[in-house]
Amino acid sequence: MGNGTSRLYSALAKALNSSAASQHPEYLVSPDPEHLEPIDPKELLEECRAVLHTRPPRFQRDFVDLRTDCPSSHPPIRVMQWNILAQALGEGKDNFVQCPVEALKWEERKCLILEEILAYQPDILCLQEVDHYFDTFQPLLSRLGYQGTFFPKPWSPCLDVEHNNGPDGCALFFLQNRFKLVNSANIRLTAMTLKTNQVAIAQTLECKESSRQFCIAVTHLKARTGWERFRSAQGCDLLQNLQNITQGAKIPLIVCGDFNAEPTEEVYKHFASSSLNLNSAYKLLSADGQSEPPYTTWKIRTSGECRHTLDYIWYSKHALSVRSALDLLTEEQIGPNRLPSFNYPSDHLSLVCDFSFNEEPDGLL
Ligand SMILES: NC(=O)C1=CN([C@@H]2O[C@H](COP(=O)(O)OP(=O)(O)OC[C@H]3O[C@@H](n4cnc5c(N)ncnc54)[C@H](OP(=O)(O)O)[C@@H]3O)[C@@H](O)[C@H]2O)C=CC1
Ligand SMILES: [Mg+2]
Repeated sequence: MGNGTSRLYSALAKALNSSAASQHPEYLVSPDPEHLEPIDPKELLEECRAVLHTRPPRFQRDFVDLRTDCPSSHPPIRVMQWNILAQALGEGKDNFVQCPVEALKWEERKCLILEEILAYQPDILCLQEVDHYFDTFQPLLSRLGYQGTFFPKPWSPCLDVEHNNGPDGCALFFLQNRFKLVNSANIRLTAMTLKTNQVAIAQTLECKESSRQFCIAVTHLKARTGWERFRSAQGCDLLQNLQNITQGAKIPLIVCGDFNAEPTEEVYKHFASSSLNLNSAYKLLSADGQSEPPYTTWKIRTSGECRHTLDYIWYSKHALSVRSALDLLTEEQIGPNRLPSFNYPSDHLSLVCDFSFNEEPDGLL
């Protein structure tokens, strides 16, 4: 066969395969919670790609090596922070005026989200705006070896949307072959002693290779302008809770979140100057190591274009090192209609970092 003919043949075979796979997906259609056999991540990725075969290709993002001189004998801990965009909010509340409604179809958007997770294979996954925990992420990710926890918002705005899939909330997943769960706390955040609609999950995990323990937390603070003092109070409450959890046990901390706050806001300053000695991992991507990225979310609403840095991965700067971080998408990749889009499922970018423990951390926390 000539080159042209063989290319045509292979394209046809691929198309037939993809449509066969998309018509008969094994894992993606109504994952059965009773069905607990492990899934090969490659097979799930193939299924996702088959469903997505009419979409443009995935954006290429590279890890930036940030290694310090202290090498670690243990494999790094890869952490992903991601506000995945609640399906009900994306379709019913967010008003992403430049995003075609077809780009938001759940059956395809869910595959873009899974593809992103499978592409980077985090050891720990910290998610916000999860409104498909029980029917999608818990059953699929548990078959990929993750143990998950979900804490819904008490009054999720998703519930106002017709045909919603339940409340949205924070979810935390970790790989069971790497960590043992020591302790788990679902925290309803307060602001000046008042209970609020925002939540966090904090878990103490023990690393199976090194027996080192650390605390991992995920949160999603109150959105919108005018709520800066409220967010600040929620941040203080979260810090207080984390102080109680970590200082008692003297263990390092990683906090992932959509803080809904730019670095100029008070809540950011509380975290940066806290006695927990935290640094924000994505600052390390800047030339001087002191500046946050120019954006972690970029969308167009009826009110105009919103480009903000709101998402962070905080870590105990003396006890942990960031070995690498996943670069953000460029403005060209994001495109003129911004996010979400046919290429990318959320208005927030995922942040992914590889951490390792520093030697002799006890005196350094
Ligand atoms: N029934 C009741 O008694 C109560 C009901 N509620 C419900 O909860 C809602 C508020 O909940 P709360 O947790 O405070 O919500 P938030 O103000 O924190 O926002 C909720 C979501 O809206 C998104 N969002 C942010 N800015 C905008 C925007 N300009 N337009 C559209 N969406 C936006 C946020 O996404 P992101 O973080 O990505 O920016 C966030 O996920 C109320 O509207 C009500 O529906 C709340 C309390 C009591
Ligand atoms: Mg949102």
